[in-house]
Amino acid sequence: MANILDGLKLSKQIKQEIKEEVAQYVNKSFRPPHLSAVLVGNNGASVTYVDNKIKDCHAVGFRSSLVKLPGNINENELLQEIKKLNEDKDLDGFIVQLPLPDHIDQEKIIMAIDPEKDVDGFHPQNFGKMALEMESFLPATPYGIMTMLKRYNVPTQGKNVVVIGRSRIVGRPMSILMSRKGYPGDATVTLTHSKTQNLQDFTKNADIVITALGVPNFLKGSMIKKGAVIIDVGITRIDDSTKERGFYLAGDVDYNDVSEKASWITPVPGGVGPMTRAMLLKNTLIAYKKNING
Ligand SMILES: NC(=O)C1=CN([C@@H]2O[C@H](COP(=O)(O)OP(=O)(O)OC[C@H]3O[C@@H](n4cnc5c(N)ncnc54)[C@H](OP(=O)(O)O)[C@@H]3O)[C@@H](O)[C@H]2O)C=CC1
Ligand SMILES: Nc1nc(=O)c2c([nH]1)NC[C@@H]1CN(c3ccc(C(=O)N[C@@H](CCC(=O)O)C(=O)O)cc3)C=[N+]21
Ligand SMILES: [Mg+2]
Repeated sequence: MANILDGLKLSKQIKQEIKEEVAQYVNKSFRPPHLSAVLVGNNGASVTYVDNKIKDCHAVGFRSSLVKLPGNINENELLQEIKKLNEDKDLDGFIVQLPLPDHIDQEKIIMAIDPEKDVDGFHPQNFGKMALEMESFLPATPYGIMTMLKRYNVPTQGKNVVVIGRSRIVGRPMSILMSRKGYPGDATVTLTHSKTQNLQDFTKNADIVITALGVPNFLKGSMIKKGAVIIDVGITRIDDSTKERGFYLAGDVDYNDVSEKASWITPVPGGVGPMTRAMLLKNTLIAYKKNING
């Protein structure tokens, strides 16, 4: 049976470290770090994530604010809101929760965010710096996975890594980070997607498989090599009236099947998700320190 990469436990540890660091600044009479989230509309999953981010902020001593906007807001109005956040001297970082409604050009919105406040690391300036191995804000989910690999001492040098999914927020940045020099990185990376042919030929040869496609139970034990490390990013809400919340969360990995063959595996929930949240706080702390220290 595979060992568990316990993202929930690790995220608590990281939040504790952040909390202690914040307390040191506040004890020296500095203002606390401040993170803001922009939420357009009321998509159920998005509301949950944003609410959780606010709770996380309070837990570590950050100030937080929520900019809640109606789903029918137009692009210019949203750009005005972003301008205000960019200019707010007391705000260290903010995120615009994705996906945005279809009538809004996501690209335009991301481009409007001040790269120094872009704690999601989605702005092309940060994304480009990441690809060039320069210092930048790293997207929280891939950053969380890198941190998890590091803290659990999972070897990555020279390993075959297969990433499934090429989104700008998870798959693509993940593939870039694992291909960068140093640890965790120095891997031989294959980025796969819906047009990939014979995916199994790649996954069966992988030492590390990172699934970020959003298809429940997609990865089966038969698709992996014995002893592989499995990182499950996928989170899909499955309606289930017997559950308290009316749904349960499913990863992209057939957990029971795969965990018999894997050496390490992330659970869903309790794996990558909590790490994502912890790394958003980490990025905000980095932005804060730059502001405080000038
Ligand atoms: N745990 C966490 O912190 C986070 C979890 N998530 C979850 O991760 C999952 C992925 O999210 P996101 O990256 O935004 O997803 P997207 O829907 O933006 O991208 C999905 C990717 O998977 C590829 N894909 C879809 N079906 C297949 C298939 N059958 N075989 C191979 N590739 C396929 C798509 O290919 P193509 O490009 O050709 O369309 C695309 O590149 C979702 O479940 C999401 O909820 C997301 C963010 C954070
Ligand atoms: N601008 C932007 N930045 C994001 O980082 C971003 C986004 N938009 N849009 C949506 C995705 C998704 N995402 C998750 C964050 C936390 C959990 C998480 O905490 N998951 C818990 C479970 C949470 C629950 O119980 O619902 C877990 O896996 O254990 C999941 C998914 C961030 N995203
Ligand atoms: Mg998870």
